[in-house]
Amino acid sequence: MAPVVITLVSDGTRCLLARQSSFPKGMYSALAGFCDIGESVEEAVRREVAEEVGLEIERLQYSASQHWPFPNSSLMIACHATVKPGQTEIQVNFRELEAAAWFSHDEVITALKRNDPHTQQQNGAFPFWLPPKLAIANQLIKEWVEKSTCSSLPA
Ligand SMILES: NC(=O)C1=CN([C@@H]2O[C@H](COP(=O)(O)OP(=O)(O)OC[C@H]3O[C@@H](n4cnc5c(N)ncnc54)[C@H](OP(=O)(O)O)[C@@H]3O)[C@@H](O)[C@H]2O)C=CC1
Repeated sequence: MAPVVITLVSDGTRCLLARQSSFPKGMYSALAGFCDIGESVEEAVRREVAEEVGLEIERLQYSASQHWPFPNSSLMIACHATVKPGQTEIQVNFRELEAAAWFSHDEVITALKRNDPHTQQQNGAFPFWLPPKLAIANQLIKEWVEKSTCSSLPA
């Protein structure tokens, strides 16, 4: 089983979500990546965030873990991370990601409530949506909303 870090990066008011070209249309998730041999979880998170979006982590907090069977067994190690408020400019690594962006609470709450993500909009675009409840990414995103708005979301 391979260890994978998955990190929800926040700047205090927004969270950073990204998508790979292999993701279903419109879906964004937290940043994920395999740990290298000899790395601690903290080192893997800092490296992955720097490699994928060019940001430096200021604070890191462990959240939870999950066995993820797709496509091969991984141990997902989920963390929240914050960057310094003045250092939020994203440099997307297009070899690894198709897109990455900061999202507000309101945008994230709307996406969490979305129950028809596969419906194409009139302009041809797909709506912004988030991984399903069974994915630890969903749990991380909900925790961030609850922590920063001091309110609880439906399970
Ligand atoms: N539960 C959740 O909420 C989420 C789970 N995930 C899971 O996390 C895992 C990692 O995500 P992500 O980085 O986006 O994955 P990718 O599947 O995009 O893999 C990234 C790269 O890692 C390499 N790789 C594949 N397997 C291993 C391994 N066992 N050890 C080291 N490197 C490997 C591959 O390189 P090469 O082609 O050279 O082998 C691949 O190009 C995936 O299994 C994904 O399903 C991701 C997001 C959310």
